[in-house]
Formats: sequence, C-alpha cells, structure tokens
Amino acid sequence: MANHEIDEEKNPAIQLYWLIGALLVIFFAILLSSTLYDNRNTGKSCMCIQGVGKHSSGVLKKCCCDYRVVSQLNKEVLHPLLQELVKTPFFRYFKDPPPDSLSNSSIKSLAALELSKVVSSVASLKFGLQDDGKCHLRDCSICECPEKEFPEPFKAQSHQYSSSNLVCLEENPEGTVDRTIDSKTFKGWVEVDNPWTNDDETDNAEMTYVNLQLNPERYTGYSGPYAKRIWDAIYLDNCPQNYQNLLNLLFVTNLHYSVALYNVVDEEDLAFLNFTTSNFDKDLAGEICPEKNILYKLISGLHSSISIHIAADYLLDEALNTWGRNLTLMYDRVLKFPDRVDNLYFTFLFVLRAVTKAANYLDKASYDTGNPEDDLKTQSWIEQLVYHPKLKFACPLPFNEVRLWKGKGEPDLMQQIQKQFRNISALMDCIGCEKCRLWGKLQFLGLGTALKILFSVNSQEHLHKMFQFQQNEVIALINLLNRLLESVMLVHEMWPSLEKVMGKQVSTPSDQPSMTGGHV
Ligand SMILES: Cc1cc2nc3c(=O)[nH]c(=O)nc-3n(C[C@H](O)[C@H](O)[C@H](O)COP(=O)(O)OP(=O)(O)OC[C@H]3O[C@@H](n4cnc5c(N)ncnc54)[C@H](O)[C@@H]3O)c2cc1C
Repeated sequence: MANHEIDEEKNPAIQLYWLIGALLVIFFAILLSSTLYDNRNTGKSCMCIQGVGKHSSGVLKKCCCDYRVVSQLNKEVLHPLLQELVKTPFFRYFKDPPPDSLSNSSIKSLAALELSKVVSSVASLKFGLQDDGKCHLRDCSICECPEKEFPEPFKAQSHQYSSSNLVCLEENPEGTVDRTIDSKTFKGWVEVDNPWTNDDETDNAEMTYVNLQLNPERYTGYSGPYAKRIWDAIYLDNCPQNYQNLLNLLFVTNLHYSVALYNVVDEEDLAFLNFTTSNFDKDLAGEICPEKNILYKLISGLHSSISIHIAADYLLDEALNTWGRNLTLMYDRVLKFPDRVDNLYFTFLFVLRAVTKAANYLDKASYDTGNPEDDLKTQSWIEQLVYHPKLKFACPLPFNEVRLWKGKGEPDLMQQIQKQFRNISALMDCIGCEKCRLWGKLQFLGLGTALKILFSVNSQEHLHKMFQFQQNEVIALINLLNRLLESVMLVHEMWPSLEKVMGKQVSTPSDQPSMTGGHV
C-alpha cells in the first residue's frame, strides 16, 4: 500500500494533473481580480451592447452609467458647456457642398452603394433613389449669408462665389447660410481620410460654410415615401451581404416612385409595399445581421434624436406660422418604443466616450478663428468638457469599446463595417431636403468620427498617430454630441407632460428622476 502511494506521487502523469490544477487556480484568481478591478473602476462591468435593446428598468443594462447619472451630468456639466461651445465661431460653421454640386456626388453615393452589382445601370439607380425633394416648406432649404460674417481663417483665398451666386434660397432667418469657398485649413488640422465616412472634404473645391446656428435642426415638412426610402436604405446598408433585400428595396422604392408619379399601383399593392418597407429595420436589426447590432443601434439612436428634434420644434399651424412642441409626434415616433429610447442613450454614451477618449488631442488642438478672445474661450470650454472631474468621477467610461473586435477575422469585419458606414454617409447626398441633408451629413460625419476614434484599426499599435482629424470632423463630433444630449434631455423633460397627454405609461426607466430644468 505504502509503495503504491509512493509510486503515485512519482507518476509523471499525476504530477502533470497537479500542475494543470495549480495553473487553473492561478488563472481563475487572476481573472477574478481583474474583474474586481474593472468593477471598481467603472462602477459595473460595462459592455453596453447586449442589454441595451431590451426594455430597461432603470439602468442601461450592462452599461456604465445609469439614466440617473447621465441625467445629472447632462444638466450640471455637459449641457452648459456644449451649449456654449456650439455657438463659438469655430464650432458653428460646417463645411458643406452647395446644392448644385450634389448631382455628381449623388451618383457617387449610388456607386458607393454598389447597387451596380444588382442592377444594370447607374441611371436606373439614380431613378430609384434620388429624391424628389418632397419638402413643401421653405424651411427645408438653407440660405446664404454675407462673407463678412466669417472668421478670417475660414475665408477663401481664391475662387470665391460672386455675389450673384449667393442666391438666397429662403427668406426666413433660420435659413441663412454662407457658401464662401474655404481653401484654407486650420493650422494643425490635418487632411486625413476617415475610413468610416465618405467624406470628400479634401477633394471638393466647391465646399462652402454653413452657419449651423442659423439653420436649426427642426421640422421641415420632408416626409412621405421619399424620406422613408432613405431611412430604409440606411438600415438596409447595415447588412451588405443582403443583396436580395437590396434588390427588393430597389423594387419597392421604384414602385413607390412610380406610385407617386403615375399612380400605377393600386391601394392594395401600396399597403403591401408599406408593410414590406416598415419591416426592414426589424429584420435587419435582429435576425439577418446580429453581429452588426452595434451599427444598427447607433443609426437607430441617431434616428430617434432626429425625430425628437423634429417634434421639439414643429410647425403646429402653418397658416399662423406657429412653432412649438408636438408631444404626440414625439411619443408616436420615439417614446412608445423602448428600444428607440435605449438606442438614443446608447448612441449618446458612445459619442461621449469618443470625445473623452480623444481628450488629449482635442485639448491640444488649435481652434484658431482669428479672434484670440473667442479662441481662448473655445479652448477652455473644450478642456472643461473633456477633463471635467464630475464626468470622470460619475461616468468614467461611458462605453467600453475595448472588448469589441476580439474575435477571429475581426479586421475583415471592421473593414466591412467601415465600408457599410461609408455607404450610409454617401446616402446623405440623396436627401431631397437641403436642411435635412445638412444635418444628416453633419451627424453621420460626427458618428463616423466617433467610430474612427473608438474603433480605429491602428488603435492598438499607433495610439499617438491615431487621432488625426479634419476640422469638419471635430465640428461634426461636438455638434452631434450636443444634438444627442439635447434629445436625451428632452426625453427626460417631456416624460411627466407626456404621461399626462398620453394618459399612459411611456417607455421610460422606472427610476426616472423628476426633471424640471434643462430647457433645450
Ligand atoms: C438623414 C435624414 C435627416 C432628416 N432630417 C430631417 C429634419 O431635419 N427635419 C425634418 O422635418 N425631417 C427630416 N428628415 C425626415 C424625417 O426623419 C422623417 O423621415 C419624416 O419626418 C417622416 O417620418 P415618419 O414618421 O414617416 O418615419 P421615419 O422617421 O421616416 O421612419 C421610417 C421608418 O423607420 C423606422 N424607425 C423610425 N424611427 C426609428 C428608430 N429610432 N429606430 C429604428 N427604426 C426606426 C420605422 O419603421 C419607420 O416607419 C430626415 C430624414 C433623413 C433620412
């Protein structure tokens, strides 16, 4: 018996088992301690992806900051700072091509969509997706404003538009735009390509500046099958392999177009078509491309934000030109859908994380508009925004991107998703309403910039090289953050009155704090 025990101890196989056992114990100990460390740093384990689409009960499930924290931070820190920032000369001008240069880029967008793979000619594609501009309000268009309004560094050195080219497309004060051509970039801003967007800022000599403060994102009257068609195409492009659906969409949109033009389809067919298109998003979000869920959430969150801004500044009475809040619209389009509210928060936290991750770069960047007093203020507000102690303490990691892109074949997936997002950005040129196109382009560029910051392919190896931005990208990023923040605050603010108006529970987190201030 004793001999047998000694034999066992000497048996190399048994010794190996012991060794493996010991290693496993060490491995689990390390795992446990790293999880505890993670939780200590972030308050909870942050994945921010899986649970957000489900109905929330007070927190953004598996997310790093709950609704209450987000709400407090917004009110006390982010809202005051962002409202100042977006009014500064640096952040209020966005570089945008004039409408008459869009026909080429629309064709480019369509080419970018690779629809040529499924249909034979670009011309028929153009017919399929180019918009009719069913935007019956003058408020849809933007208008040009005098060159003297611009900071010196923004002014073109050559190729300026003559005053006869400065056609005022509408007379109301909200629509003023300056289309002076910019041929001078800011000192320190580099012209690098953003792999996430279709941004052709570098090669378009016809770019002009638009004053965002004079062109608020609001109701424009752009609606009907044409607007929906763009959204459908955006959601559809979330899943590039799905060419059959793409084909279906083309078929459907062409039929919509035919219906509008020639009335060639009867009511029953139209009901079928509407049913088909309204189900695209659900299909795409859920069953067909679950791995692209994050992109879907970002787009859906942005869609919610746009809808909230439309409802918040709505033309209530066209005859009397009365503008105000349309609570029913806000409820019908966003608040009665828990996933749309969650996606809005998700997108907001995602963009907030991107801004804080790029803190070092943003803090050191040049905000030169030729007016040292303004520029110093801009610099100081940016510094406060990205390093605010309350933000660092309460919500240190609004979104944890580190755990993404770890699987096999992820570089390919990343490139595939980048391409999809570029295609989506390119679709903005197909929007038939000028003001919607402006805000659409800006916000998708902002989202592309956030994606570039968080998911740059080179982020691990070349951290110091990673953050290089075009001026327009930074302007878009900060303005997008402000738009999303305003939407989140509006949702909080509107809850009590919406419950009264609707007479029922709206889709809100159950621990919703009562928000009174923070008018957006
Ligand atoms: C990029 C872009 C910018 C626009 N900007 C403006 C603007 O500034 N002012 C303006 O008045 N109009 C704007 N529009 C038009 C506006 O967004 C709507 O399309 C229009 O008001 C008609 O709304 P709707 O109720 O038919 O639904 P839409 O908002 O067109 O939605 C289409 C379909 O998408 C799905 N859907 C809706 N919301 C979500 C969501 N959050 N997540 C997932 N799926 C969703 C639903 O199935 C819905 O039927 C813009 C359109 C686009 C594409």
